[in-house]
Amino acid sequence: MLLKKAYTLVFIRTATQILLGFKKRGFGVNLYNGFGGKIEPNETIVDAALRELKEECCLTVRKSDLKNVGHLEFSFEGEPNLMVVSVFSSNIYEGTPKDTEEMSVKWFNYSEIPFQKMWPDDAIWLPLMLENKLFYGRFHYINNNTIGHYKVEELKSMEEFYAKRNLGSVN
Ligand SMILES: Nc1[nH]c(=O)nc2c1ncn2[C@H]1C[C@H](O)[C@@H](COP(=O)(O)OP(=O)(O)OP(=O)(O)O)O1
Repeated sequence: MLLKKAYTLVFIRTATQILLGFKKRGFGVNLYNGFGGKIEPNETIVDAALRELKEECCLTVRKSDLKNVGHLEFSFEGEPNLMVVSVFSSNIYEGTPKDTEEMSVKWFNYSEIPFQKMWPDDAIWLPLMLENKLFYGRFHYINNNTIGHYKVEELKSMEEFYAKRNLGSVN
């Protein structure tokens, strides 16, 4: 039985571009990713997503503008943890993205997303998000650079997916 640990991951997008942060420290260092982190005790998943977004790139998004678009699970060979990541996207935000202690921010055209400098799983599920599809992904890593096995599914509805798995909603 794997021990579940919950995380958030938020992507800010326009019709043609996505904002990514280059992680300067900690888990996923030297990789581009969306903004997110661990969910603190007594915090909803959405509250955690909005807090991490603000902390990591100084942007504010209203709860009603944050859309839950995916659910990812990661395990690592020889480790007892299952990393469970709620993925969100928004195209409405307030503020100007700024570099922080944790991230250097940069906009990328959809055709120029730096997959070679991202987690290897991103190349598999992120294109679904760019097509405005909902998704579930499960990845088992043999080491930090190598996926052993995985599965990715397109979902009809996040609510239906959570209900089927007896998981609560993200709010
Ligand atoms: N394989 C993977 N692919 C991906 O796209 N994102 C991943 C991933 N594995 C983890 N993530 C994301 C989830 C989350 O947004 C982030 C990891 O969160 P962190 O460890 O940075 O959490 P915190 O910011 O709370 O950490 P600290 O404040 O440094 O303790 O990386």
